[in-house]
Amino acid sequence: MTVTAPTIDQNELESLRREIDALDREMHTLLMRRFEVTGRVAALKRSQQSANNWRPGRQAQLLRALVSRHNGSCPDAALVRVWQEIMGASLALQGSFSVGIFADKAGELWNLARDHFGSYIVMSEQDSTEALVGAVAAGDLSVAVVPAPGNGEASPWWLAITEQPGLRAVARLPLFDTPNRRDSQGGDAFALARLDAEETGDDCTLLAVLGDADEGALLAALGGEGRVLAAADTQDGRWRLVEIDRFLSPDTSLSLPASLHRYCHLGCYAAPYRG
Ligand SMILES: C=C(O[C@@H]1C=C(C(=O)O)C=C[C@H]1O)C(=O)O
Repeated sequence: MTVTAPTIDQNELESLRREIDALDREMHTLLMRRFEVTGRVAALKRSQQSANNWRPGRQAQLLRALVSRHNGSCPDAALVRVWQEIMGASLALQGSFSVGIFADKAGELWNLARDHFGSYIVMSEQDSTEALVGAVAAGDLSVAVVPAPGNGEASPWWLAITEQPGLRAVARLPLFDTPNRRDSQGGDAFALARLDAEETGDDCTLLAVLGDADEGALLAALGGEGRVLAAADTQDGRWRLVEIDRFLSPDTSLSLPASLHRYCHLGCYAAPYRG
């Protein structure tokens, strides 16, 4: 028995394709207009001599707004990816912008950075987080993408940035997770830059805290929901890296119990999208 494929209405197909072509032209016209406007933003910023034009908080707000008004069958991940490309290219056109990425074995951080900044940004790899921190502090890189820390690292980047005033964690990647990540179990990263904290309405704060208090007492002293991401024993004692689930301005002064001797504010950033 021969099976014949159902016939489709060729005329209707042609007409739908013409509709798509017309929509593409409209979308393209809007895209060119958007770049014309970001070009004007760039011209304004040039007169301000800003060293780093990236606004990670504004980008996160823009993406959240898009996702929350989104409807229909285009997947959120595809929508976000398109806008990340657009915003990355706008940023690249605003002046020199370069991202240095820690070279992990699987290349996962490179993928995270490219998803976040788009394919037009200048990216390079280095196999030392120390070198990356030094390069951003010296202004040789705009951003360093470093791995989410683990315990017992020889020279953790989060302790290195306690010595670098002005250098902060400004984004956590991925901001929006994508379904086809190579390693969905790990591979989270932080973006470090010399930028001021921007409040977005749903933020996290990263603190390094010195002292022996147990984890529960430590989190309670910081007055909120949070988690210890890593610990490191140094000559000064035990440092813990804590992420708390709210925006804590770098100017806030926390009063900590005696078991905690010192803390450093390491940055605020948009909370990864929780869906
Ligand atoms: C255009 C700007 O600069 C960058 C590009 C953005 C965009 O294309 O929407 C948003 C934030 C910035 O990272 C801006 O400052 O608004």
